[in-house]
Amino acid sequence: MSPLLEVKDLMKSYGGVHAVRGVSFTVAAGQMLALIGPNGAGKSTCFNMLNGQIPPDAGTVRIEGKDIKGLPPRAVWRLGVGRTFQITATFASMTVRENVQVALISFHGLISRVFGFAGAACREEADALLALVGLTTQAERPCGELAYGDLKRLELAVALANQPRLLLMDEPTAGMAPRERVELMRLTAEIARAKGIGVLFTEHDMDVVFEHADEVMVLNRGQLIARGTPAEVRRDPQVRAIYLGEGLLYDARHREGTAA
Ligand SMILES: Nc1ncnc2c1ncn2[C@@H]1O[C@H](COP(=O)(O)OP(=O)(O)OP(=O)(O)O)[C@@H](O)[C@H]1O
Repeated sequence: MSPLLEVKDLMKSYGGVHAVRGVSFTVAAGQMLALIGPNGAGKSTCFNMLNGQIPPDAGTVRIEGKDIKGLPPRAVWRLGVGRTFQITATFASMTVRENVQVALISFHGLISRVFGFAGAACREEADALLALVGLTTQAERPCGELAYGDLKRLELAVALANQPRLLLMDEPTAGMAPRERVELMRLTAEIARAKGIGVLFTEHDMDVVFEHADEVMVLNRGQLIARGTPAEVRRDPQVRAIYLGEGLLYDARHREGTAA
């Protein structure tokens, strides 16, 4: 059986900058896989090639065996690749439920029939998604009033409306308080495992990575230098060298309760 996502020898340069150099990896259904690396390592460039936003110079991206070469982001989204961004993208003037309804209406191909019946369309389905992400009590509120953590939950519900097989999350916890981060990622992991969704996420917060990723990949200067369980990656000498002084080593000692 093909993996959910299979990336082979992906390359992208901007002028003389080799942003991504020969990156290959797979993501399995239900897996939480973190992609980490210092600023400028190539994480965003990788993500943008996975959902068809930018074409690779070379290499292939396959979703459940299907090559996405030449497909625009919308077609890749139709193949079941959802994405959440560092900055939440919701319609501030609409209610929480309406945001999810719009995503569902789009997914079900009902956009052309929206006018006149939007209030009822996909409402039960929207409520089921809101319950899943813990936003039932917020459903009637305008999005502009929501706390940031709740906006991120809403964004997750909107991404789930597309019934993604693979979810790309670009720094999902950026801008959130530490407790909210843990809660959002715990919720994401629960949903991913229950629904068999593969989740690939970038993240600068190492606590989030080590707590919630099944496996971690490390990108440095456009190349993957490590992949393994959080414990394996924490022990990797190359990774330790890259992250020296960025808190990784402290976190590892702290969690494992061992002396340096
Ligand atoms: N559109 C672009 N034009 C020119 N150079 C680019 C472009 N996008 C990215 N780069 C360069 O490619 C390299 C990789 O950038 P990328 O944004 O993918 O890294 P990143 O790991 O996501 O960084 P960060 O953690 O800071 O978001 C960097 O050197 C960056 O300056």
